[in-house]
Amino acid sequence: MKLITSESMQKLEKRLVESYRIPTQLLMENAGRNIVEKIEGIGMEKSWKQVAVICGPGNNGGDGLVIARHLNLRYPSLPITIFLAGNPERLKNDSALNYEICQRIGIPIQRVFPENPLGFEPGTLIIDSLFGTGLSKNVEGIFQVVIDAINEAKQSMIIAVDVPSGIDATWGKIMGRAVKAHHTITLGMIKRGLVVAPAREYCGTIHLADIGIPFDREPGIVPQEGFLITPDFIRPFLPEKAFLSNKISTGVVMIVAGSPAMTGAGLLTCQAAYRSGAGMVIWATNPQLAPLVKTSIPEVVSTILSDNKNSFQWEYLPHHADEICKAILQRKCRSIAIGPGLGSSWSSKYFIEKVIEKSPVKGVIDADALNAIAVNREFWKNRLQGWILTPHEGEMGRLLNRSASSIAENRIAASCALSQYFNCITVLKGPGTIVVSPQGEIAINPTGNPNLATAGSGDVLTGIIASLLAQGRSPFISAVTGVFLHGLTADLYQKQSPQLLASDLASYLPYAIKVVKNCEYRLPIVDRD
Ligand SMILES: NC(=O)C1=CN([C@@H]2O[C@H](COP(=O)(O)OP(=O)(O)OC[C@H]3O[C@@H](n4cnc5c(N)ncnc54)[C@H](O)[C@@H]3O)[C@@H](O)[C@H]2O)[C@H](O)CC1
Ligand SMILES: [K+]
Repeated sequence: MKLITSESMQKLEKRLVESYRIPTQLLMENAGRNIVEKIEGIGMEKSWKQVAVICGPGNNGGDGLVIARHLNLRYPSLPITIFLAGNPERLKNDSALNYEICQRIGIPIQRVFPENPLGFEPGTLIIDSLFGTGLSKNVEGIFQVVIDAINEAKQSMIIAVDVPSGIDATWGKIMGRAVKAHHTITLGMIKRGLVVAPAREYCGTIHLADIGIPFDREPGIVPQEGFLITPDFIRPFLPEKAFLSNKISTGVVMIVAGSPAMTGAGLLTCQAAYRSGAGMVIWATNPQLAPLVKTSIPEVVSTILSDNKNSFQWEYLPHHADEICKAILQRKCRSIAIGPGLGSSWSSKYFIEKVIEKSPVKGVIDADALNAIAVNREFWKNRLQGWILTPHEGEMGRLLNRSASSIAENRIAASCALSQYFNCITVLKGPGTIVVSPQGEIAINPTGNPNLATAGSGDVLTGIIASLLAQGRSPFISAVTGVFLHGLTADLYQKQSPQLLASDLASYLPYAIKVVKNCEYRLPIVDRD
């Protein structure tokens, strides 16, 4: 499902208005009326004590004025008040016209002043029409006061018009302050910033309302600025074993993960790779772990790395990289996953770099392998073409030599920067995982929930993506399909149990695959009715 930035939405609207000759007044009317219909679908059956429509200085405020008029028409006994943040004399065009109509109809209008702060009674339906796609700077002064008052309302429902006010709808940033809505009814097309963190948390349930322009019939002119991953998109790329397949033709994955202190990381990665359809999973294990591998996952084939004759504690050494490269060729591996639980010693860093440099196949770089790359980032610049990097914000910060908090502020921009720098596919994990290619494709994942914040969950994702790669999917498609299935598994599991372990994720994965295959899953993020 295509996503759009604020800038493109405004340009597109202008172009379509010119080509279809639809007057902008009509668009605002459509927007307001269709939003009222969505509001009725959400909750007008509950008897609200009053409705507060908070209007700002631009066209988003204008939409609010139309909404107030239609609610007044449909619910004449419901007290509706328009709160205007801004000078009515400065309202322009369609907003000014709708202001005048509301005045003439006699809908109460109150101007909001700093010395007269807002407060809402419990049981108020609050319509947030302060700012939409035209927000151009941080929210301050009276606008900040209004947003705080909205967020402090108790036992009320907050519905944001187009965008929760204070959200940058292109990048998903919080511009100083933002409304925390229960529902966001967005107009025409889904704005990209709504579906990524941190903004995603402010949107509540996202609904799409049409405004009378056939956006989806204009594929050529709707810019590709990102897409939301949907079940329909990933369905053709799910694991599928052909009639004449064997374990090698299905896909062999090499897993380089785990160490004596972190064995589980390797086990989880291997398990996830099998559960997502790999024909054979090879685990490059050390001699100490080899017996354990046999008992924990009998299906895993191990390549036992050579013993470190002179050292007391076994550790990864650069010459082990050669052994792994040899095994990749011998076992006909089509992808590799490297990183989970390898440890952060200097010898393991050298070993990791050597594997990545020499490996005959490409794959997923995660966890300790990301940190090894980060230490030597200038060397790796532009050298990771075809590799998939799966950092969380902290790892991404190290890779870009920036703070994790600066990454969190603008996750899309950071992901694009990483893909550009290393020429790799980036998977920035976290709420609304982002997948970016060096060519600038941007995919946002709608599945997943906070239960995924558990040890080992990233190892499972690494195993899934490497497995899809081994099954012949392209790096970008493997990442996109992998993050969707990983999040969906957690969402489906949540219906059965409030607690999720990474091992549950790995075992439940085939169920998520089946649900998508059988078209039994609809995205809860957007309803299109
Ligand atoms: N896209 C469409 O097809 C339609 C969109 N509609 C609605 O219009 C808004 C966008 O309207 P616009 O006037 O461009 O922007 P805003 O209403 O969001 O606000 C602009 C307004 O606010 C001032 N401003 C911006 N940032 C700040 C700030 N931080 N502090 C103070 N003031 C600020 C700016 O100078 C302007 O005056 C879209 O979201 C839809 O809701 C149409 O109604 C239907 C068609
Ligand atoms: K708004």
